[in-house]
Amino acid sequence: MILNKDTAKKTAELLLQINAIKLEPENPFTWASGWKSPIYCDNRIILSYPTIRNYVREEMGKQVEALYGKPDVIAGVATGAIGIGMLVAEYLGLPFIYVRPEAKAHGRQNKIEGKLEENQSVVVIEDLISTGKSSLNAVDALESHGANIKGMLAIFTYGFDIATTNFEQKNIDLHTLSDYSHLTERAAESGYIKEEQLNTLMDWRTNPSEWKP
Ligand SMILES: O=P(O)(O)OC[C@H]1O[C@H](OP(=O)(O)OP(=O)(O)O)[C@H](O)[C@@H]1O
Ligand SMILES: O=C(O)c1cc(=O)[nH]c(=O)[nH]1
Repeated sequence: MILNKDTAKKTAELLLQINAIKLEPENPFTWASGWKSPIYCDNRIILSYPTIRNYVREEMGKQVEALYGKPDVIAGVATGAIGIGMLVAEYLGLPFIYVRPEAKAHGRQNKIEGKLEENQSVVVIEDLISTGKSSLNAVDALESHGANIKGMLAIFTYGFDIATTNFEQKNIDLHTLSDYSHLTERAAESGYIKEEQLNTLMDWRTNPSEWKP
């Protein structure tokens, strides 16, 4: 999943530096899946920091090219990966589209926004993988439109078994810049996460779908 350990460490450090990692065990976050969680990784904040978004742009751009060459199109999963996906497309000089969670109820009623032709090769950019459901929903839409999905690159994954299984079942290749183990290692080393919080996270990580504060 991780292509480069240095990038995984550096990305984790940058996420901590911009306070993209939020810990609220007493007032848990509700995730897209409905799971309650003491942690939230808000990659959207990356866009507010030009130097850091340039780092992510370049690392993702280079990794896409190393893994898949230049696809016909880069697709971002809305909304979290519209900005990030656009940066990657720009870095590679490629067309960009994005995929909504659901088709619009008005206008052209599109689920896929932008120009996508049948049999075009597509690399999907996602900001974060928890269960993988949102990302694979986008893949389904693209495949229904006749796209040939080369693979997916995300900034961060929690590395849950359920995501691995979901991606394997759909036969989609997934790589990420960083992951939960690199993040918690750097966070513990730097003191961003205190020992008590680390214990909560370890407890949560054993059974995240059932965790309660
Ligand atoms: O792997 P999953 O369990 O599907 O969860 C991860 C998804 O959740 C977040 O999106 P969110 O639904 O919060 O919407 P947003 O991108 O519009 O912020 C994130 O951007 C991923 O797309
Ligand atoms: O699963 C989610 O909804 C989710 C988790 C997380 O840490 N960050 C995020 O943006 N979404």
